[in-house]
Amino acid sequence: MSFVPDVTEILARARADLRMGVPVVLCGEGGALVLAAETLTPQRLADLRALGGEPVLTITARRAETLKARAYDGDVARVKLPTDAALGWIMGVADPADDLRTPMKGPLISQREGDADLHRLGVALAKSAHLLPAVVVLRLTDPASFAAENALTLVNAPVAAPLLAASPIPHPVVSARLPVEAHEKGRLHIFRPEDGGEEHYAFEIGSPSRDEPVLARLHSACFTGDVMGSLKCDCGPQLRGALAQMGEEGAGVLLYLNQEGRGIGLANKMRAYSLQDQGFDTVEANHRLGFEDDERDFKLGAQILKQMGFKSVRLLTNNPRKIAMMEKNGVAVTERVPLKVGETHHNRGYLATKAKKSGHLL
Ligand SMILES: Nc1nc2c(ncn2[C@@H]2O[C@H](COP(=O)(O)OP(=O)(O)OP(=O)(O)O)[C@@H](O)[C@H]2O)c(=O)[nH]1
Ligand SMILES: [Zn+2]
Repeated sequence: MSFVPDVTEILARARADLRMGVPVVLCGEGGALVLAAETLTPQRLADLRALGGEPVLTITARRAETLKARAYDGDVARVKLPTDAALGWIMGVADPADDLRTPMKGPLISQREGDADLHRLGVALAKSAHLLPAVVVLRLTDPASFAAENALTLVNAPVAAPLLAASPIPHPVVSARLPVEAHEKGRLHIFRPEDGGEEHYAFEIGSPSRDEPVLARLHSACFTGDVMGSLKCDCGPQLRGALAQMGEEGAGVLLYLNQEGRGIGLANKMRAYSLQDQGFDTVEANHRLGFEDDERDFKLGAQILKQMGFKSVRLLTNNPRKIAMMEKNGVAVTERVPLKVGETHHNRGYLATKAKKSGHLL
């Protein structure tokens, strides 16, 4: 028996550390001290400088593209930190909020030599902590001792990287009866992922047979649309429309996946909204922030449905990626049920961009 946390547990700690501004140590091909740009403080930056060496600011290739910085490492770029760079410089590179007001950040010099694997893991950790995807990284020669001396979380990168990229398995926790407006016979099931991440919900209406295709919806959380009634997207009407249709048919299952902002988290989604107010569309805004158009893990939906015993679905969606993911992960889609509700003059452009750039069906 051992009380020593395993890599999954250590990753959960590392995420929490980065969100709190606490550095984490990565070891693998060498070692690295990693701090999230978003939660970096002047004091921690001064402490980092005092260690000597040549810290870099690692950003995604998406963000590098906006900043015209060279990304020699494929999906990430290691930007050298100028010796006089203060916190404002770091945030200027990491956060696009002021790109238009102060367009010249550079010239940014990217590092070419050496291995970028630890940097890549640092960025992936920041993303999974729903922070801006930018980390300050300093090479360490003896990462294990440094972590021990400073009581920092030590992550074994070669073992952790594939785990972070894999879909964490969601396990059922509890379910209870929940009558709703759409139907009196409702049941809410809670699923908890193995990686300590946010829980996801499945709302079952009626008693759908496990042997026939069930009317199903994979809904990604949208606080602004689902709760606030935002006119910028169609999420709220889609959520209520899907529930209403399941209620009318007397059976269905709606998965409410906590993948706010297509997986980037609500704070980053609001950053994207600010950029949209500057004239960028939903896809461009994600890219300027350093994210892909869609960072969601759709596999999750298929895993939950299978755990509930469903083998096939009639899927309420306009997103062909959701259909492909279901099929790939062992849930047959016998029919796509279009879900066209909630178009307003505010979201017309957003829906058109999704159709044009993200392949959504009209
Ligand atoms: N990053 C970002 N996320 C957004 C924006 N507008 C809405 N979202 C998020 O996009 C997701 C919408 O998800 P879904 O309702 O599953 O929609 P979908 O992928 O368009 O697919 P279907 O509705 O099934 O056709 C939610 O997580 C919202 O929070 C935006 O402008 N930027
Ligand atoms: Zn929405």
